[in-house]
Amino acid sequence: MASFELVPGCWVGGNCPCFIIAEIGQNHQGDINIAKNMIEVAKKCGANCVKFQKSDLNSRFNKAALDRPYTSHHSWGNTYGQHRAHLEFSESQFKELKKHAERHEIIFSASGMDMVSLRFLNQLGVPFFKIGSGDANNYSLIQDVARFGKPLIVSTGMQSIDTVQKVYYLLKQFNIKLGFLHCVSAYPAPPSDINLRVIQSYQEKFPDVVIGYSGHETGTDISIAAVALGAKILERHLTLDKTWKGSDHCASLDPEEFQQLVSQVRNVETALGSHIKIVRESEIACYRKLGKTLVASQNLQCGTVLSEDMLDIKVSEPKGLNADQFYNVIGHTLIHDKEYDDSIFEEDIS
Ligand SMILES: CC(=O)N[C@H](C=O)[C@@H](O)[C@H](O)[C@H](O)COP(=O)(O)O
Ligand SMILES: C=C(OP(=O)(O)O)C(=O)O
Repeated sequence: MASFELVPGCWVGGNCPCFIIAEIGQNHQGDINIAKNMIEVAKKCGANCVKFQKSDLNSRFNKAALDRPYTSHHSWGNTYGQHRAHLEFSESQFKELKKHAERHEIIFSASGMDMVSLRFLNQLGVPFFKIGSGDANNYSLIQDVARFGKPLIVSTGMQSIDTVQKVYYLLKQFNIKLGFLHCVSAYPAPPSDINLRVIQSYQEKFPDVVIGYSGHETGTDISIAAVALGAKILERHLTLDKTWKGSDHCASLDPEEFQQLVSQVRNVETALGSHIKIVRESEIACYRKLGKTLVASQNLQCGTVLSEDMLDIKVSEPKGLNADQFYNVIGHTLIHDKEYDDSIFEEDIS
């Protein structure tokens, strides 16, 4: 399974723990103090990374898209442009946020939604780039980002497998560290649309890519299942309050849920363990109490040649030969007398 060093000292993929990204996105309401608080909350929840979104509005949207009325109750302005401008942090605010994350010892990155933003993020020194689903078919932007030479995580919501495959072959030429996130871009995503098995398809089709999941469903269960299926990067939106204005809050996790997600992921990873089936130390107490062993099903005399009807398998005291020895002892001679229900030991058999 693919693995690489995403950030100095922090590996992803292979047998490494799942890299958990707290997507702050635009859930900061355009308020830098909320954003800083969210960085601290993400750290407390155990996330490995905080992620923001950066747009240069005139590069990302055309004029008509910026001018279109945005009357949703989630809107921060009359037009989509005004709405987005409210949610956008300036370059100096981004520098402040990155410093804040560094102070709180959590990895900082952002998805750049256009080349102007991505160039800025490169200068800012983000350790890896995230391409959001809206740009997963934007081959020219993806190539330009790849030229920066840093690890690249591409989310694949709203895309067909053909597009994802094209992105894969395109990026193969750049010899960069690569992650793909399965994603369904609906807020919240209905479980029936999520098709977590796509994670397995990606693992098969792109063996040299670290595969993860960017979830927009409610709750933590589906993301946990994604990890059980092998997602090695997990991104979820964090919110301080699901009832706040904004399209993403309802598909986000509040701090309590996020903390729970992290601990559930770590627990599931521990439980996934190894492929090797052995009896564990922790099972011995139960075996001693309820494990079944061989007993005589009737009074038996020394010299009896054992047949199936002479033996029973019971929870017995003291423990004799294991139940799995039943067929091995048939046909062997008993060398001690046994009464009904007596345990049969190895030393009772010739
Ligand atoms: C695809 C994509 O970029 N999705 C992002 C990441 O998940 C979202 O945060 C959007 O920016 C958000 O849902 C937009 O909502 P509105 O349009 O209400 O600001
Ligand atoms: C849109 C983004 O991500 P995703 O497609 O994973 O939701 C993003 O990172 O900005």
